[in-house]
Amino acid sequence: MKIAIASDHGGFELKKEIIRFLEQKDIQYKDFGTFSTDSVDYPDVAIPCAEAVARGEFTRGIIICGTGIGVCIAANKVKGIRAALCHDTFSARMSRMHNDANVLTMGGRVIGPGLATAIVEEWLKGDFEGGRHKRRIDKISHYENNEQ
Ligand SMILES: O=C(CO)[C@H](O)[C@H](O)[C@H](O)COP(=O)(O)O
Repeated sequence: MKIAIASDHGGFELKKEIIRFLEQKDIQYKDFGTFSTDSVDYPDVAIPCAEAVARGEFTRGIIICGTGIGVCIAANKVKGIRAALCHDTFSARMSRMHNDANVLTMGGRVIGPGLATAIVEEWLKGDFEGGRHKRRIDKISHYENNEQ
């Protein structure tokens, strides 16, 4: 498993905690920035990170901003990305089981490192169930690929 991770300034401190968790678990990652709390525009970090996941260079992505909303919107503009904003472990698990989410987004101004780490742990171990859920995400992919 190889994770692409990114944040804007609003998610920078939480990203550091998530990176610490990934390192403890010996999970490979690449940090797409930002690298300080200086203000940046979230699309500038979210889109390159999501594109790398969409190209298949990483298993999945984790992107953090102040609320998790801006980076979720930006990541979901990248073809092939199914980004899920999760601030609880149930949603994180379901985003994998039912939605095959390949990007997790969170808000560094919304939740603390304990809950965020639990969410990441749940999300990383979740497997897609396929079946009726595949039929549903296939419909999204067909729309995305102008096949309807
Ligand atoms: O894009 C966002 C909202 O969806 C993020 O939370 C940003 O981190 C936030 O908007 C940044 O706000 P700031 O006032 O420029 O720090």
